[in-house]
Amino acid sequence: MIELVERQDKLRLPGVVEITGVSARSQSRNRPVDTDKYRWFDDAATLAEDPDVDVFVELIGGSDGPAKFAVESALKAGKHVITANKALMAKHGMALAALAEEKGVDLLFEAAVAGGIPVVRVLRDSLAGVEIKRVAGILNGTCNYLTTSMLETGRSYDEVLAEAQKLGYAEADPTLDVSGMDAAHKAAILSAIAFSADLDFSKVKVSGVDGIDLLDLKLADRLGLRIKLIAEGLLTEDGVVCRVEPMALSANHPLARVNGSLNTVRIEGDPVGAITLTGPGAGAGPTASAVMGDVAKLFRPAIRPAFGRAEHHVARPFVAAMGDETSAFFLRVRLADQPGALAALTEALAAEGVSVNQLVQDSADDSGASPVAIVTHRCPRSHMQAALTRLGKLTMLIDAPRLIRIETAS
Ligand SMILES: NC(=O)C1=CN([C@@H]2O[C@H](COP(=O)(O)OP(=O)(O)OC[C@H]3O[C@@H](n4cnc5c(N)ncnc54)[C@H](OP(=O)(O)O)[C@@H]3O)[C@@H](O)[C@H]2O)C=CC1
Ligand SMILES: N[C@@H](CCO)C(=O)O
Repeated sequence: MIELVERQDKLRLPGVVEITGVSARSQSRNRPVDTDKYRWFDDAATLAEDPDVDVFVELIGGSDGPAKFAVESALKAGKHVITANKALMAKHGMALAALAEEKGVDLLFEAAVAGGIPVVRVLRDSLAGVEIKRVAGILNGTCNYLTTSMLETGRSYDEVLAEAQKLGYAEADPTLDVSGMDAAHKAAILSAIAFSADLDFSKVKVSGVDGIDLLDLKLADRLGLRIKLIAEGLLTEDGVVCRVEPMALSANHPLARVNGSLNTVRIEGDPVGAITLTGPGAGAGPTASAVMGDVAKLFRPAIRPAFGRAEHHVARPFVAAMGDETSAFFLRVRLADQPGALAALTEALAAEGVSVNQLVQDSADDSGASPVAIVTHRCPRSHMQAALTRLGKLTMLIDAPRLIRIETAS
C-alpha cells in the first residue's frame, strides 16, 4: 500500500494522497518499504485519532483486539476507514457500519473479499439495480493454491501450505484459511451486501480442507473431479443461507479451471443473469490494489470527470497499435493440388525466416484446391508479412491466405 502511494504519479487517483503516519507492532522490523520517513505511532488508535488524519487504513487483522479498537477509534473521531479485515467485518461489520453512518463517514472494505477482484464495489454499486439470487465461488486463495498445487506438483499438504504462507497468501493464523473460516467471513460479507441481510455469522455453515491429502486429490482426479473449497450465499424463501464446504467439481466445470491463488465470484440475479469475476485472491499486490481503489472512492465530489482524468495525471498519447510484434501465427492457404505445391509454400516461409511448428493438409476438394493450415514458431510480424508477399507470387496459391496471430495463455 505504501509502495503504491509512493508511485501514485503512475496511478489514476482523483487527487493526491499523503501518508500522515504509520503504525505496526515493531518499528525496527525490516520492511520492503522504508517507513522511517513517516511519523511513527506506537499505538494504532492514536494514529487513527490524529487530527491530521482524514482516512485510517487498517491492515492489522483479527476480529477483535487492536484492529477493532483502532477502527472504532477512527470512526468515533469522524475519520473514514478502509479495512482489509474480513474477520472484523464478518463479526462486527453491522455495528461498525452503524457507527460510520452515525458519524457520517465511509467504511470501505474492498480488500476484505476476494483480494484484487473489485466485487464489493460491483455488488454494492454497479449491481444495485439487480435482484441478486445467489453469490458463489472460490473465496480463499490459500485453499485454492493448496488443492491446485498439491495435485500439480505431488507435494504434501504441509509443504504447500508452508509455501502459501511464504508467498503471503495465508492469514497470520493459517487455520483460518484451511478451516474454511476465512472464506466464510467473505461469503457472509458478500451475502449481507447482496441480499441486504443482517449479517449473522453464527448461522454460516463452515467446513474446510484442513488435512486434505494428496491421495484424495489424486483419486478424485482419476474420476475426472477437482476438489475445491466453494463458498455460497443463497436467497431462499426463509432468508439467506450461507455456507462454505469442499466440493468435488467435474473437471470441465468453470470453477474447476480457476486454479492457484485465483478467486472467482459468480453473481446471479434478475434481470442481468450471471456475471463472473475472476482474479488474484490473495497476496500483497492484489490487497494493496483493492485498498487503493477504496482510497480513490473517498475523493470528493461524487461527480467525477467522465473518463476519470484529473489534472495531476500523467497524460499519455495513443500510439499506433500494430508494431512489429513477435508472435506465433496461424496461416491458412489453399493450394492447387499439384506436385511441389507444399514444398513451395514452406520454402517461401523459410526464405523469410518463418519456421513451421505444425502443419495439416486436407485432401483436395472438387475444384482441386487443397487446404493447408500451419502454426508457425514465434517470429516478427514483418517476417510473416514478407513471407505472405512471397506466397502471393506463387502460381499454385488459389486465393488470399488467412493470417491470424496466436494468443498464448500467460
Ligand atoms: N495476506 C493477504 O493476502 C490478505 C490479507 N487481508 C487482510 O489484511 C490484514 C493483514 O493481513 P496480513 O498483511 O496478511 O497480516 P500480517 O500479519 O502479515 O500483517 C499485519 C500487520 O499489522 C501489524 N500489527 C500487528 N499488530 C498490530 C498492532 N497492535 N498495532 C499496529 N500494527 C499491528 C503488523 O506489524 P509488524 O509488521 O510489526 O508485525 C503487520 O505489519 C488481515 O485482516 C487480513 O485478513 C486481506 C486480503 C488479502
Ligand atoms: N488468506 C486469504 C487472504 C485474502 O483474503 C486467502 O488466502 O484468500
